[in-house]
Amino acid sequence: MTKPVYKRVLLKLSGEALMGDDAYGINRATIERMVADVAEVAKLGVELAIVIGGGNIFRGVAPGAQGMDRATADYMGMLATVMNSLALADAMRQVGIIARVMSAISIEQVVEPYVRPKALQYLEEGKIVIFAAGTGNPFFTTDTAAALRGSEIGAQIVLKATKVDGVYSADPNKDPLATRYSTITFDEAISKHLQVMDATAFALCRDQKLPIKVFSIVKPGALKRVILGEDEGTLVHV
Ligand SMILES: Nc1ncnc2c1ncn2[C@@H]1O[C@H](COP(=O)(O)OP(=O)(O)O)[C@@H](O)[C@H]1O
Ligand SMILES: O=c1ccn([C@@H]2O[C@H](COP(=O)(O)OP(=O)(O)O)[C@@H](O)[C@H]2O)c(=O)[nH]1
Repeated sequence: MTKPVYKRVLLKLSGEALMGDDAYGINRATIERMVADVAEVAKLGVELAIVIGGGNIFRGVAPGAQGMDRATADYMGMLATVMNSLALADAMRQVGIIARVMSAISIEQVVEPYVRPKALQYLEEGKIVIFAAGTGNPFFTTDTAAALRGSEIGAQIVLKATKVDGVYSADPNKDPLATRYSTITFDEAISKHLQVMDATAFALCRDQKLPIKVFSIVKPGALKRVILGEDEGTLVHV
């Protein structure tokens, strides 16, 4: 079975995962491995849009941001996602993949602004679109940005590539007895307050009937297995 089960997907890449084993920042080997995974599925002809987080950079500045106004800190977080997006697009360029970064906040000398029809055009042309700066609003997360952009571009699924290999009954990093769901409904995930994604992202996807697949960004080949419809991670559905 080598045919993708999706035509267009929104891939959410963890910002925090980008730092690899470092304390913060972008780990070169990690970003190259992520790009190799993405290249493999792009070759299958899947239209890929990506939202990347910013936790890896924000960690490095967090001590200095203590006591800071929340909205200001969030704008810093959004700028961190712009840096990650640029790094990701450049790492893609180095392996011959054409990517376009579009930002939700306007910094036109650096990246082009998000314009939905333009994003759709890039996807149809087979380019990878990287959505930077989250939703452009403080008090949101890049998971919510993934839900929003995924809905806007008519993605068939949101793929959340994160540090854990699925949705668990409790945070597996804190509770060793937590068990993994192979599927779970949005209502269950929300009512059980499962923290793997924020409730805003879950609610938006539920309302748009946009399923989410949560899987490991660390496990080799996991993204490809998800794209091929193989048993991997946790499906969150209506
Ligand atoms: N019920 C749960 N199932 C899985 N992971 C959970 C759960 N509750 C909390 N988590 C935590 O959520 C984290 C993933 O979410 P998040 O911090 O938003 O990561 P990302 O960097 O991918 O955005 C996991 O590393 C895990 O520790
Ligand atoms: O629409 C958005 C998206 C992100 N952020 C900020 O950017 C940070 C980085 O994003 P996130 O934590 O989602 O990244 P990840 O967990 O994937 O590293 C967040 O903490 C927020 O401070 C925001 O304010 N609005």
